[in-house]
Amino acid sequence: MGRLYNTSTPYYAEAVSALKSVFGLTSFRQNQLEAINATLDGKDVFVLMPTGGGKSLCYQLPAVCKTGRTQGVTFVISPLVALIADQVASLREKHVNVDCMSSLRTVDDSRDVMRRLRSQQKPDICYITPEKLRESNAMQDILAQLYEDKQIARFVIDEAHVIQSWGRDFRDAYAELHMLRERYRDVPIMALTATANKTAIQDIRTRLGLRDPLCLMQSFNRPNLYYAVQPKPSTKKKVVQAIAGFIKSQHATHTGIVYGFSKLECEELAEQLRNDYGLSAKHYHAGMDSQERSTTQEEWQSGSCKIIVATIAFGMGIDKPDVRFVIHSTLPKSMDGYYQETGRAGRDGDPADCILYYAHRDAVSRHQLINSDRNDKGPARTPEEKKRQLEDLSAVAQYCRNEADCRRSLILAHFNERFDSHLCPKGCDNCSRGGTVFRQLYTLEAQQAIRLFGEMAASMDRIALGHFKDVYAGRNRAKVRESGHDQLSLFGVGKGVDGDRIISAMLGADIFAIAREASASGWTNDYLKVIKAQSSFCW
Ligand SMILES: Nc1ncnc2c1ncn2[C@@H]1O[C@H](COP(=O)(O)OP(=O)(O)OP(=O)(O)O)[C@@H](O)[C@H]1O
Repeated sequence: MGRLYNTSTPYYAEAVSALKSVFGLTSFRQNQLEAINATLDGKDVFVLMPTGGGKSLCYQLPAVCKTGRTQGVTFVISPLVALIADQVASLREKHVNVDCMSSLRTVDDSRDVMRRLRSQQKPDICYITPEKLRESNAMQDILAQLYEDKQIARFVIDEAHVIQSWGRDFRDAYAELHMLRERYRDVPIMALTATANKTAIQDIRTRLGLRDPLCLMQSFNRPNLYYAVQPKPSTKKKVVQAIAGFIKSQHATHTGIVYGFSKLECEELAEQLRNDYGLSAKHYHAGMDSQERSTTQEEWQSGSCKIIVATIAFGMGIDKPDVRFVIHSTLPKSMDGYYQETGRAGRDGDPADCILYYAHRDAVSRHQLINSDRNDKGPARTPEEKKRQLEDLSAVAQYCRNEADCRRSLILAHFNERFDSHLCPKGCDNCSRGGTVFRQLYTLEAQQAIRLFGEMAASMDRIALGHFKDVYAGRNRAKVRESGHDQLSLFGVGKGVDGDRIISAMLGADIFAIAREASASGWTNDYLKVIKAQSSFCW
C-alpha cells in the first residue's frame, strides 16, 4: 500500500482531522497512517515499531474515528496497570472518552465501567489487562452482547510479544488471547510490539489467529544511540568506581538507568553511588511494594532522582524522553532484552550512551543458573526453556566478546535487518576504534590447547581453569611442578599468544565449558571440560 493510496482512502480526511484536533500533531510518522487506514478498513494489522516509534497513535486515533467499517468500542489489551493508568490519564487530557478495567480499579469503579459499556454512552476506548479479560464473567457477557450488537470496533493487543511462551515477559493470560478470534470472528485485531524477530512474528501471528494481516515493520536502527561494551572490573568496588566515573565524567547532570542483575545488587549499587560518589541514585525492583515502586518511578520521571538502578522489572511502558545513558552492570538476558532496555535511552532523538560491562565470569554464572533448577520466576525451567535461555545467553555473550564488528549491525542482525556499518561512523566502540580489523586464525593454538587438556587429563581427574591456564602459558608455579605438568610435551605451548583470550573464546564457542563446584568450605572452583572439537577457529 503506497503513501499516495493511503491519502486517498475514505478514512484519510477524518484521520488527519483527528490527528490535529484530538492529538495536537501535525503529521504521521512512518507506518502510522498505513496502520490506521488498514484497521479502519476492517483488516488485521501487525505493527512492529521500535520503542518510542509511536505505536499508541496507531490504535488511539482510529478509536476516535467514526468512518471505519467497524463501529463501537476499541478494546486495548495491555499488560501493565501502570502503563494503562498513564495512557488513560493522557487520553483524558485530550478529552477522549476512555475507560479501563484493571486490578487498580475498585469494585465500584469496575461496575461503573461495565454499566457504561452496556449503555448508549459507551467509551471509544476501553483498556483492560488480559487477566481481567479472562477472569471476569461479567466482562465476557458484555463482550458477547457488544459483539452481537456489532459494537466492538477492534481488539488491540499491545506489547504482543508477551504472548510468546518462552518470552521473558510471558504471562499465561496473554496465551489465552487466541479466544478473541475464536469467539469474535469478525472483529479486526491489531497486534503491536517493539520486539520480535522473524520466528517471534510468525508465532504471534499464529497464536492470535491473525487473518492475512497487513504487516508493518520498519528499521530498528536507533541512530542517536552509542553502543559500547567495556571489560568489567574484577571486584564489586571497582565496578561501582567505573560506573560512577563514567556518569560523573560524561553525564554529571543527566538522567539515566543502570540495569543490575539481582535485587540485592541493585540496592547495593544505588547505595554506593549515593553514599560514596554523591550521585542521585535510587534502586527499583519487583521486591519493593507497589507504592514504593511508583514513588521511585515518579521521582525519576520528574527529575528529582537522576539515576535509577533497576532490575529488568523497570522498563515496559517507560516514556521518559531525555534518558541520556543506559548502563548494564552485567550482561543482559537476551539480545531482545538488550535492545528493549537500551531503547529507553534517547527517545527525544538526542545522543545517548548505552554501555555494557562484560566479564566472562558473569556468563559462566548465568550459564550455571539456567542449568540449575532454580528459577526466579517460579516453577523450574522446562528443557525447552533452558535451551532457549542458553541460546539467548550465548548470543549476548558473543555480542559482548566481539571487538571487531559494528555493534549496530550486530544488534540489527538479530532482528534480521541488514545494516551497512559505514553508516555507523563512531556510533559504537568498535566503529570508533577505526583502523583495519585483522582476523587471525587460531585453529592451531586451539587444537594444541585441546591436546594439552588431553595430556593433563591422563593424570588428573578434574582440571581447574587457573591451573590449565598456567600450564598452557608455561608458568613455573609450585602447583604446576607438583602435578608434574611442567614435564608434559605441550607444557607452555601457548606461551607466545594471549592464552586468556584464546581460552575465553573457546569457552564462548562451546569448545570448552566450565563446571563450577562448591567445596566443603563453601568456596567455588571452576573446572574445565572439553565439549567439542572445532575444525577452524578465529576471531
Ligand atoms: N505522529 C507523531 N508526531 C509527533 N510525535 C508523535 C507522533 N506519534 C507519536 N508521537 C510521540 O512519540 C512518543 C512515543 O510514542 P508512543 O508512546 O506511542 O511510543 P511506543 O511506540 O508506544 O513506545 P513503547 O514501545 O516504548 O511503548 C510519544 O511522546 C508520542 O506523543
